[in-house]
Amino acid sequence: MDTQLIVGIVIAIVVILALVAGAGYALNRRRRISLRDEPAAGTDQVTDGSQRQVDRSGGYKAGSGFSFSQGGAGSATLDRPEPPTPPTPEPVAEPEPAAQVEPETDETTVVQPPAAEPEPVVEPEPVVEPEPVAEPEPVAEPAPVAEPAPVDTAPALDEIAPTAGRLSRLRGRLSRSQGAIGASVLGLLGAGDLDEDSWEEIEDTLVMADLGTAATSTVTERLREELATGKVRSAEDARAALKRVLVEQLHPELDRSVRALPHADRPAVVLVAGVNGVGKTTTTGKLARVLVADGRRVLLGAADTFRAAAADQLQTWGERVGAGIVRGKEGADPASVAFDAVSTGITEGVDVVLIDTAGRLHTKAGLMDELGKVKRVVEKKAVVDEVLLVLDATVGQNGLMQAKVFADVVSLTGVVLTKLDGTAKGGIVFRIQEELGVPVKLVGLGEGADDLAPFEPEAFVDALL
Ligand SMILES: Nc1nc2c(ncn2[C@@H]2O[C@H](COP(=O)(O)OP(=O)(O)OP(=O)(O)O)[C@@H](O)[C@H]2O)c(=O)[nH]1
Repeated sequence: MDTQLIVGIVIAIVVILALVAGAGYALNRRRRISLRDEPAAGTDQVTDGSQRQVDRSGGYKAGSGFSFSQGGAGSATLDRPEPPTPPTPEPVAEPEPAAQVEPETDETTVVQPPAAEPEPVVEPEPVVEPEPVAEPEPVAEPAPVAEPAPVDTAPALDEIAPTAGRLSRLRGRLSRSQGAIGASVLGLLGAGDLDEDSWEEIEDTLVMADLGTAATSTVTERLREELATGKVRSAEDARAALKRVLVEQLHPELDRSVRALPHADRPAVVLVAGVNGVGKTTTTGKLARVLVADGRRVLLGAADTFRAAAADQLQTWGERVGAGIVRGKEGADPASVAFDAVSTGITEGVDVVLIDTAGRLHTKAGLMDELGKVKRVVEKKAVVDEVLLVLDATVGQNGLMQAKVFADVVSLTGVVLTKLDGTAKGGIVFRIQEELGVPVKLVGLGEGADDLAPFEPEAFVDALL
């Protein structure tokens, strides 16, 4: 074989290989699920070089039943017209001296989400100088590579249930509370003229449903007014009057948006707190799913270093939706893990960092102080936009006591009420808002990954009646 022929064959093989590699890379890219928002016209870029969409929608996202907003710079307090109770006391803990709160960076690990793995940089094939080939022989075996094997081994991501209309879809889950408030009070109201015994019975029913004495008195008083107008003549009217009164009591004017939208130069930071077993980790995971479904890039911070399995549990939630996680060694300083999570979130240009804190007992003063420290340390890096207190609806009065202790340590901006599916005491929602002066923003209605719903007073009362 002469040299020219050999050179010709070599060039042909190189060209074919280059084409095959190019086609494989393109196919591989197409198979990846990208959680990063494509920069659209009119969106901003963060300054660290990574591209991120900065929300300019004013907080509302069409098509999602959840409402997200951007935290006000320098403030994480609620913007509410008239809190129903006196404001919660100022945090009493002294600010930590800076020397004690330096992050222990080597204590934490960043686990990237499967879909956010850095793209393999494919070196461009060396350009082969097109030598003049006299007679390019037809290549005998054109190396037919039909299907380049996908190199992406990322696990399949979960499909997330639609976020719109969740509370209505999950209304059946409130059936236990339905009987308690709806059936009996409506039965009495619909019976016509009410004597004092009937009014007492209504009060008892509301107290039993955990409305608390203050809300019960107001509701009964308002119902008496409604009936006194003489306009309540049918069961239908009675239902409408009860609905009006209950919705009023839930203060529909309160801002219930979750402050999870990014700022121009940093992610939103959401702290999730509560005693052990109330559903903090589960709620953090469920919230991550909603945010991912809404097109946000989420980073989880496993600041629950108290319970080893909590970080694993959170990591699993993250892997299922493609959210990264920053976790620490068991027993690591939770404040340090939280700090590292926020630093990583800023560097990576994510939209929101969700920090799951340890489920500490509210009676352990030292541990409660630790939560205050987590917030103060994080705030050296970025403002905490949202402090969500997770409360278990099934524990009733006890939950309220816990809530008050938390409110003394960190100023709460919202409540997540979990396990409403497992109680007949849905009335606790009224009481929490009344006594804490903080809106219930989200409710947990089951153990399923998508059983988290935004709290909407009208839909909630509808579900009760
Ligand atoms: N029925 C029901 N169960 C829930 C709900 N939310 C959470 N759970 C369950 O409550 C249990 C505790 O949840 P976790 O998320 O581990 O609670 P935690 O507060 O993080 O607990 P610690 O890490 O120990 O502090 C789990 O079995 C959850 O599935 C809910 O809305 N309804």
